[in-house]
Amino acid sequence: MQLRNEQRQHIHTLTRLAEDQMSGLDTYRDVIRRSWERCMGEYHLDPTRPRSVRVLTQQALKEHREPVDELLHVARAGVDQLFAQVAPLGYVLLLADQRGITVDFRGQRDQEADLRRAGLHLGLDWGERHAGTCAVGTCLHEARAITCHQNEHFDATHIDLTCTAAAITDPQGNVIAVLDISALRSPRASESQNFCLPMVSLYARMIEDAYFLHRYRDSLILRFDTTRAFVHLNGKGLIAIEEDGSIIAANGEGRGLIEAHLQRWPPWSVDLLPNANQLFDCEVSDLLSIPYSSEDQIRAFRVRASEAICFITVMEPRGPRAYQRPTPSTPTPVPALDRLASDDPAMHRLIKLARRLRNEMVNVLITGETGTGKEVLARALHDSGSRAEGPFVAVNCAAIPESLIESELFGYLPGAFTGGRSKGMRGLIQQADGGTLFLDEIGDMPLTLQTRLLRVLAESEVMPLGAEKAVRVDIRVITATHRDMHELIAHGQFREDLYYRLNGAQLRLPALRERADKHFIIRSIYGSLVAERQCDVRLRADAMSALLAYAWPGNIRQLKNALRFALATTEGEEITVHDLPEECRGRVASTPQVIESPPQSDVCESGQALHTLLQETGWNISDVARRLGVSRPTVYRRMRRHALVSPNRRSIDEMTDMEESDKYHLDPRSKA
Ligand SMILES: Nc1ncnc2c1ncn2[C@@H]1O[C@H](COP(=O)(O)OP(=O)(O)OP(=O)(O)O)[C@@H](O)[C@H]1O
Repeated sequence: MQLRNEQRQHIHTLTRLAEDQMSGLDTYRDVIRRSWERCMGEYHLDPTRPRSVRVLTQQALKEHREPVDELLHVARAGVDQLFAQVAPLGYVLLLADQRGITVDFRGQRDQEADLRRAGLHLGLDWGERHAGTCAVGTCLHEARAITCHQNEHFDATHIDLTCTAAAITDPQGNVIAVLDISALRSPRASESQNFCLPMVSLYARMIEDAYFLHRYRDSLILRFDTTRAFVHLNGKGLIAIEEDGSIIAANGEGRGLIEAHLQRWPPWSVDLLPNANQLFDCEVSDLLSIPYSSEDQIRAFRVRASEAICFITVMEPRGPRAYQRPTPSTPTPVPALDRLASDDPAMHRLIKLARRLRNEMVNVLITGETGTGKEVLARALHDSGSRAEGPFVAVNCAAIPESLIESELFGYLPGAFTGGRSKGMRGLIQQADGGTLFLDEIGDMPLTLQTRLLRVLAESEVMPLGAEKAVRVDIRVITATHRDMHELIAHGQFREDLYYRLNGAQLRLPALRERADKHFIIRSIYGSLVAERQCDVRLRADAMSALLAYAWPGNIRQLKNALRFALATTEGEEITVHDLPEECRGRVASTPQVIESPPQSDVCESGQALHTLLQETGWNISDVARRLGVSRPTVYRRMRRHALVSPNRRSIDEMTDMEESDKYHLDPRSKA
């Protein structure tokens, strides 16, 4: 065979490798060098003797095609589509079996002779053992997608080719075929092939999934993705299950999920797979009822191993009687609770539990970061339960000065203490008689009062200051905190016995950033603000995208304030991303912002920054709270922590006595 200069040079390079002269070979990728070493060390291929292509007989080709016949049938549409895209660029397409034999081929007729000479045809052997380093053979060996560009090939007769291949696996994860596109000629720079790898990998995955769907067409299949909009269209994960949730098979993405689960919770026997309901932290019935429980037939679930949210749809088995449809159980609507959330797994669970608790005399502790809607939930529990006609009394334990909290909560008789009202006062506990007492920020309740509260709960009686006789009260207590109660107990700041009395059931509100139904929350808050302002302003998609992408450290309160700010300051008929407060705009180029406040975290940490903000706003606490995305009591708490006193007040106590008297209130709906 007459060799060209480049071919001789290539053989020289490989010979140096054979002689262990690695220097000068650094420009070659590891995956290629590893394959060259295999070719010489393991397969004993001689680089100085280029080999002619090996063509199988018709009979041998038939034997190779038979086992993959079903795959070839399913893959046809994908193969044709990919070829239609790459043919105009001069590429041919090969589908090789797990031994590297081309069992399907698409190429240009007018180049048939050249293609055949180069080995680009049906029934040719591209296994690494025979053809040396090449996209098909090396992809099979490494089980990963690969481009083999020109002189990365081992055999000198292949160094004009550029080839990219990706493996196709069966539902058990075994490589069953390789999809490849190759061109006889291409630019020298390997970067010219950068588009090939993602393209071939994408089609390989599409064929793999089509094959999976075909193989398990008689089973229930869960199709999932991390993006709701992609689930029906191109959901990445596929898991075939039995009606009891046991897993039959999964595609690559599904197997990744199962492996992550098994790594976290290793089974006692290696063959044991988790059930689908364990993977997604739900009941099997929740999965089976997806098609009937949501309009778009998709529901959000939490992946147990990663805590990530993923969106799932169920593909039903073919045939009219193959699958017993579950009778959809539609729970009685409880509007006050139902409107708090849409499709979020944690909220689904929370609302399910809240529905059960709403009519029970169980004390409920609501936990969650500040602004997640603890008070809104407490109110919804009250409104949806048998006590809805009774009063709902909300008390913010952090906002009432310590000197007042006792008299405010327990009430007092006339003359019980100097400075009290002459007629005495019915305490807030008594005011809640027949209804619900909501104690917000319970972790801030002084220890002495914890003891008295414990007595009220134990005996259902309250003893006003100065009274000799206790008064019977019928109250349901709901408490809330954003603090770690166990830590407070460990530090002796909260009574353990009181904690267990209050914590008859716990409802944990997720942070807004964790919620899968952010879109719903934004829409519903925006809708109510627009209705409140009686305006007709649209929320444009760029603003919605920025709101969805932002992390919301101040949770729903901060979101509401951001929307309020945008509605108040926009001059147009729609809210764009530029109308949002600067911190929520993401990376969008922004115009200067009217309000310039230090970042919230700085203000949390630094008394100086809080002081500056207070001065800037003329000591307007509501304004400061709005800018920071926190509640007014929180601002007061921080002021007390940093000993910041308004210039109009003489002392911290006086300031809090006067300013804070509006922080405990009978109707929390006014709370912003
Ligand atoms: N599901 C919801 N829909 C509409 N608005 C909500 C919802 N949840 C909370 N909000 C609004 O967010 C703000 C904060 O809610 P809320 O006061 O209940 O939070 P919180 O967790 O009690 O806050 P904090 O920890 O500061 O006491 C309020 O303006 C409330 O109206």
